[in-house]
Amino acid sequence: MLSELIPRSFRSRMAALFGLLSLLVGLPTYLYVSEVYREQLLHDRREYLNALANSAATVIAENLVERRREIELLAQTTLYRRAPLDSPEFRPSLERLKKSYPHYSWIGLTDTDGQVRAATSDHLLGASVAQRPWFQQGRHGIFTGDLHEALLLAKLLQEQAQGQPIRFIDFAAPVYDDAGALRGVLASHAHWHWAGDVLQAVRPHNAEELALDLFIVNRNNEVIYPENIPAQLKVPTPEQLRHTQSGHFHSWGQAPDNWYLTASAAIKNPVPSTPLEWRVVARQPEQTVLTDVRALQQVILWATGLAGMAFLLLAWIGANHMSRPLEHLTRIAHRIQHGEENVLFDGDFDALELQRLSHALQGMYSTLAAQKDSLAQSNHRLEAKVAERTAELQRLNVELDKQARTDTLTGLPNRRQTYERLEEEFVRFQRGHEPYSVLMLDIDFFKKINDNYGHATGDIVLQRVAQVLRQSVRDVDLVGRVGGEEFMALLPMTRLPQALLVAEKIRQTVANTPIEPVGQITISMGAQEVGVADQSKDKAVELADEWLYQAKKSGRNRVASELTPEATTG
Ligand SMILES: Nc1nc2c(ncn2[C@@H]2O[C@H](COP(=O)(O)OP(=O)(O)OP(=O)(O)O)[C@@H](O)[C@H]2O)c(=O)[nH]1
Repeated sequence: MLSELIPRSFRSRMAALFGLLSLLVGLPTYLYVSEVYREQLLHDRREYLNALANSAATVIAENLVERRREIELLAQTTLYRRAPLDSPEFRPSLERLKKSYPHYSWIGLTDTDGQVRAATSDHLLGASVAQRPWFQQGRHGIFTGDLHEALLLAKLLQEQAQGQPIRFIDFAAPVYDDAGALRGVLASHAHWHWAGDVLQAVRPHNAEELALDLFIVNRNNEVIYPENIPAQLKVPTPEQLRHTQSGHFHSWGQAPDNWYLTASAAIKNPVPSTPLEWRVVARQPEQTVLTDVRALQQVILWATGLAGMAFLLLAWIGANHMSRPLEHLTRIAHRIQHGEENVLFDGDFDALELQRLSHALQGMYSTLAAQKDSLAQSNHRLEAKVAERTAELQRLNVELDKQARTDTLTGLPNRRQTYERLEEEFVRFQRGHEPYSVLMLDIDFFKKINDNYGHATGDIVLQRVAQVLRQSVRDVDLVGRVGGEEFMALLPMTRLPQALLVAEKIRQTVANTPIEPVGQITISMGAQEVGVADQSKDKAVELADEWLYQAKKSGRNRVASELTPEATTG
């Protein structure tokens, strides 16, 4: 199954291998680089939020100190140290200070009993503020009060507040005379709107786009700016911020998407004896931060992907370049396969291994070609030898055949050949050709010759008689030895009378040819013409044999037949 997925060609395998390698190298690299950049980006963002929160905290702290110092310095002026508390000069002095800073809502001077003796716009003039914290603590030293809703001034400033609850932050300073005795308390109420102005100053111009939020939180972890914040909003405490949950983000409530990258900075207390313990908290939604992270990861993914593709392309080109010489060698091998000869494994091979392969193939091809030539020559020689042997065998076969059909002693056709020829003549006769005659011949008293002169002399006699018989007949006739001292003469196209003439001539020639050391010998013969009623070739031979018997019986050295029943003697 897996092997089916592996590409077959060298080129594809190289490309697949490099593709796999680029994936193996590229993927971890991408994951590592992407993680490193992610961490770096989150770290940078948090640092940025920290810096933002710190700078906001610093500006707020400086502002608070400024407000505190204004009251403090005014309380130390000659007017406040020496002038009677019902002096008409106080109000213009207070109005000047209020005018110098738009967020002052009210500035007033009380006597030591807490009765307002001078105030901006004469608000609360003559009223008692003896129970107010700023008066009670302001008698003993510089005081900065926590944010609170306007109580006594609420009605007076209604118009200014446009229906919204008015919240103030109080600054107070004791007023002493030249001898250092307490004369009263000088206090200012700054409208809480100033917090918005201060934060606005430090907010970056693209805060909206970055979805950045800034908060001022009091010691109870309640948001005091912006106002009207829903109560379920849970600002992470400094303790929680020290421990990062879920990576870098902190939950701001129960909703699942309520996760923020959060930074916090404590606002330096303007008056250490009356600490406010406020802090500025800056946050950015997880989604916004991660969008940037994802955008960055996407850029890295693209860069890694493109590098991988380039690597793959290079691998493909490289594999192409490497496989080309192999394909060239394959083409040469195919030419050999299709029978081309004297092929050279040449080519421009840069790689040492390919040069060696080409030399090895050339060597192998040369060896095989030489072996093929040698084999062809061997085959050729073998074929010639086989042909020679076959001819010799054929010759021997002919010779053997001839020997099998020839009598070895006399050289005449033997009984087998004689009867084959007889069969042919009988068939010819049956087809309507001319008749033939058969002579059966037998040497007279041959036993005596053997007995008297020995078997070897008997053989010589047989050879001489055979010689005479051969010389006495025509070429078309056949004389064969068919028994010990028995011969048969087959005379084609010969009727009985002509056959008797031939027989007589033979008889006389034998009788007139003495053989050393035996002297004269004679032969007896029976002659018979083939008959139309004959059933087989043997019929004429049997009748000739009978006439031979008659010739012997009649005294030998004679020819007997149906025309000469008594036979004739020489
Ligand atoms: N030397 C020799 N003798 C042979 C050969 N074949 C047969 N004979 C002899 O021929 C003789 C034939 O003898 P018979 O059949 O008695 O006839 P015959 O002596 O010729 O007497 P008639 O035929 O009656 O005149 C035998 O003694 C055979 O051994 C042969 O190849 N060589």
